[in-house]
Amino acid sequence: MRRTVKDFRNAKGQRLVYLTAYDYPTARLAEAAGVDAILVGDSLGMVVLGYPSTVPVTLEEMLHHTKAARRGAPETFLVADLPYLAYATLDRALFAAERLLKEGGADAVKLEGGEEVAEIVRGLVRAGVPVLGHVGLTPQTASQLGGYKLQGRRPEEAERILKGALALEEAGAYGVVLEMVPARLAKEITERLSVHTVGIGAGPHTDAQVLVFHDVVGLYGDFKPRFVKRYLEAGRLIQEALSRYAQEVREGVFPAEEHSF
Ligand SMILES: Nc1nc(=O)c2c([nH]1)NC[C@@H]1CN(c3ccc(C(=O)N[C@@H](CCC(=O)O)C(=O)O)cc3)CN21
Ligand SMILES: CC(C)C(=O)C(=O)O
Ligand SMILES: [Mg+2]
Repeated sequence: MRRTVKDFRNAKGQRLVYLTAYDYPTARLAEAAGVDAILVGDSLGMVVLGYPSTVPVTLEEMLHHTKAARRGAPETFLVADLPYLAYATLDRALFAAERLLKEGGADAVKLEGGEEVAEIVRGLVRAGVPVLGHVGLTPQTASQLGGYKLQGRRPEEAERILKGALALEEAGAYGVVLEMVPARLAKEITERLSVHTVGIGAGPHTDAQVLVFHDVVGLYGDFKPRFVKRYLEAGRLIQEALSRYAQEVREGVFPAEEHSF
């Protein structure tokens, strides 16, 4: 049975596993591996569409990938990112959430920001949309944060992130992603919140963890920031396999008799 947002609302202290998946085969693998939740992150813009950031990602692109991931993982709780500027007003946020939940089959949406988006979160939640918050490094507005850098090192910055997380909880978010913040700050926020925290580059004290699938298996070039652990060198393995395929075709080794009719 697919988990519901109620299970996640009550997930404080559980070590839940979130993993991104943007397509049918990956979502199938994630579900078979028993991850607790799939995130169709707007990181898909960088990882599978080749954009330089998550900024260009459209709602149509999010929908396309959300539908595919849902078909691959019908039994797994699925969160879809609202893309940049799709929640600039409550009307727009409701429109985007409606499409991702009804057409995409998502169980919840995620959006970036703290106090400045709390009223949007409140409006979504009031309308019945489960919302996951996201503070710390917020990639959609990374240019305003000086790039993809650790956030919350300075005390006043840490205070702003903590306040943001508390505002999201108060507005009804069922959980909050903490991205690229010091482990001590993530620990404090996790202790202060009654909803679960989901860490990425946030140390070991968050309730849950999330990583990008392609980072976990080594499929996004050489990208390996400190917070990533690679469990597989899939990029290398695939490239070697493709080289052998090309070589065998060129040498007339493949197809062989066993592949022929
Ligand atoms: N493949 C992928 N994985 C991600 O985790 C991810 C994306 N794409 N795209 C959207 C955002 C961007 N993210 C990023 C991108 C780069 C760094 C990075 O370069 N970090 C370095 C430097 C840290 C610093 O200078 O403070 C690191 O070692 O963590 C971190 C997060 C996280 N998200
Ligand atoms: C990195 C996670 C939290 C995300 O927002 C994404 O994959 O887009
Ligand atoms: Mg995202």
